[in-house]
Amino acid sequence: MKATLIDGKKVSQEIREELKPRVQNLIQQDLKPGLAVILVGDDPASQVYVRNKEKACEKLGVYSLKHQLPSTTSQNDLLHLIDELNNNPAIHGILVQLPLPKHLDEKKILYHINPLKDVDGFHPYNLGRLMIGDPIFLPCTPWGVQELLSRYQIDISRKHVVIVGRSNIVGKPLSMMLVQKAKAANATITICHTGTENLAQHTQMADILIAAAGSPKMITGELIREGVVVIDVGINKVEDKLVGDVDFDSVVDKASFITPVPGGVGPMTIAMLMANTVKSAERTLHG
Ligand SMILES: Nc1nc(=O)c2c([nH]1)NC[C@@H]1CN(c3ccc(C(=O)N[C@@H](CCC(=O)O)C(=O)O)cc3)C=[N+]21
Repeated sequence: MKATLIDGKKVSQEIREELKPRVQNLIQQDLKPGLAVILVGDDPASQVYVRNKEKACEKLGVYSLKHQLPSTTSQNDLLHLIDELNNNPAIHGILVQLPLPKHLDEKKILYHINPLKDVDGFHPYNLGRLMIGDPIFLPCTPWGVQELLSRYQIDISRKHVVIVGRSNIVGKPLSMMLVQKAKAANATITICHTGTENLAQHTQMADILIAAAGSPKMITGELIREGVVVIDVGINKVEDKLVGDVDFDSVVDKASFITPVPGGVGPMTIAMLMANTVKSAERTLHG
């Protein structure tokens, strides 16, 4: 078997096209969706991501406000900026780019964002709503993974999804999304992590394998079963090259579907961020 490539770049473009009439409709009602991005410090990778987010906003007609702060910014200054954005009616989404410099308390800062402007979906309020099956904002990367699967008409219901990685931004929320009794969900879930004994025994049981461990090329051909759908959430810089958590070359001939890195899940994250920002603006109309 030679896997079908899942084209995240193409799907992300489709999603952004679908958002355009919704943005136009809002603008006609004098409501331009607005996204504020806060970047603390000058990490070059973060600069690139933030630039891509700004470009996506521009193409869609979404207002984007960038706050580039020095790496020495104090916790209080950052909390005050978030207060200001929480109260700014032109801003519907607030994103604090992670990781933050280590003198800042990441939890305290993320918890300070108004949950109704939390387009990253990282606030405990939104994660709680997600867990009970009544979400407002879904975290962008897990939502992007779910969208990729449904747009390639890959059945999730009743399938065994094995997720490698238990992060708060991908593994854990994605497991909660796919286990719900809902469309593009209803799966049986296994979460593997650094404490898992005999990883291969679990991954070989997967109908859908999602690699979100942050460990370059760790998913090799021996870890998978013939015909599995492989979704690679990993973005690792190795010798100046972008590689996923999947060893693409040893997996591609066994899998039925596979996402490349780059051009897979990454672009979807930005598309879903745009979707959340538009949704947030729409919500201010309906109350
Ligand atoms: N508060 C917060 N929210 C985030 O959503 C967030 C964050 N912090 N910190 C960093 C990570 C990373 N992230 C990516 C988004 C898009 C691509 C993406 O579009 N990648 C392209 C390639 C881009 C390139 O060439 O470097 C691709 O995979 O094809 C990658 C990574 C969002 N993050």
